[in-house]
Amino acid sequence: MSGEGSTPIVEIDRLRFTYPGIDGHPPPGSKPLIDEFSLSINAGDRCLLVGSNGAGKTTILKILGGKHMVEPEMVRIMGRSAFHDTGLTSSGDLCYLGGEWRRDVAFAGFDVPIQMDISAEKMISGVPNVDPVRIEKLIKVLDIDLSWRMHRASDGQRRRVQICMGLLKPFKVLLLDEITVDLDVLARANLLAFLRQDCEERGAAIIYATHIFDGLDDWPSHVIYVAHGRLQLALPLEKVRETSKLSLMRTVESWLRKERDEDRRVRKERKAKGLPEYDEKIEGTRVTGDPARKVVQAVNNGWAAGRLHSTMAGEENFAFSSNRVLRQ
Ligand SMILES: Nc1ncnc2c1ncn2[C@@H]1O[C@H](COP(=O)(O)OP(=O)(O)OP(=O)(O)O)[C@@H](O)[C@H]1O
Repeated sequence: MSGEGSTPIVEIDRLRFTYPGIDGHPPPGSKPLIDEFSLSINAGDRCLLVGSNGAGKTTILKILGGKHMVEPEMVRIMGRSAFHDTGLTSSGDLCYLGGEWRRDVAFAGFDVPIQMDISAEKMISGVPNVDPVRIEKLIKVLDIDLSWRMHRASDGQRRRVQICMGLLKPFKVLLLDEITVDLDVLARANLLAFLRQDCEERGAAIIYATHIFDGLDDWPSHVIYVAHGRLQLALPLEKVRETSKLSLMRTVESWLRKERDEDRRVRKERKAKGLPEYDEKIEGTRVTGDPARKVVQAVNNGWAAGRLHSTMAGEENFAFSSNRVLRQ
């Protein structure tokens, strides 16, 4: 969403990604989950990332957050490779708050469970080198009682402490994967207002994936719509409004409805032709060629090994979209 003359803070150029199979490589013949995805985001943009369950939002955010490896030129954050340049995340310039982060939180350099017997104060003060004014502001915005014991706190209270810790460093690019689920209406509204102000004052950029549209009608500067791992739309909010008189939620709902109807139509056509309704899924556990990869039969379709657990065989390792797994 780059305007003329401005340098994008996030640049995605023909991004392509496939989750690895059991042998750490993309299953041979598999179709990329994310494909031909190009987008530029400027400092100060607040982008809402929308799409149906399984569209690829979490995967895209994780790639941008440097959690999955892709070719360095496919994703540039402040001109640097998100995966290869670890200084981006360690400095706090690039910050990802999402699924895994909901369970554990980096505390004083270690990953500690968020439910251990420790006070909110200790958790928050364990983050080194942060501006005391920012700490105070976040504690106020999230209405945190520093005496909360994390193992006895409610889900929402715990979440507030997590969010506070995640936002202590003044990020330049913030990737949010639905983190407000447990927050009450007031905490969510205050957080959204804080993020908006933070973006405007410091010229930071936010990409926020969510299905919860309460209080979001005026929040984003841009809306990004993803379906089946492909970019469908990336528009400034006012352009979205020009195309639809509906609320943002109803507008997105209409996009998703259209997408679903189109999917159903395609499946029906395939069925009528005697073809399987769904594309054949390539078994993630299938290994072809030499397991040591001296003989490689698979074509590397843009993927390269990343910081993730590979998909393993077995029922307990079924891969679902992040919502289905984490948002019970
Ligand atoms: N670790 C994994 N290994 C293999 N495939 C995966 C893995 N994680 C996700 N997927 C696949 O990627 C697809 C996209 O998942 P992703 O979590 O990115 O979707 P999403 O748009 O964030 O969905 P939701 O709205 O439900 O959170 C899923 O349908 C799933 O099949």
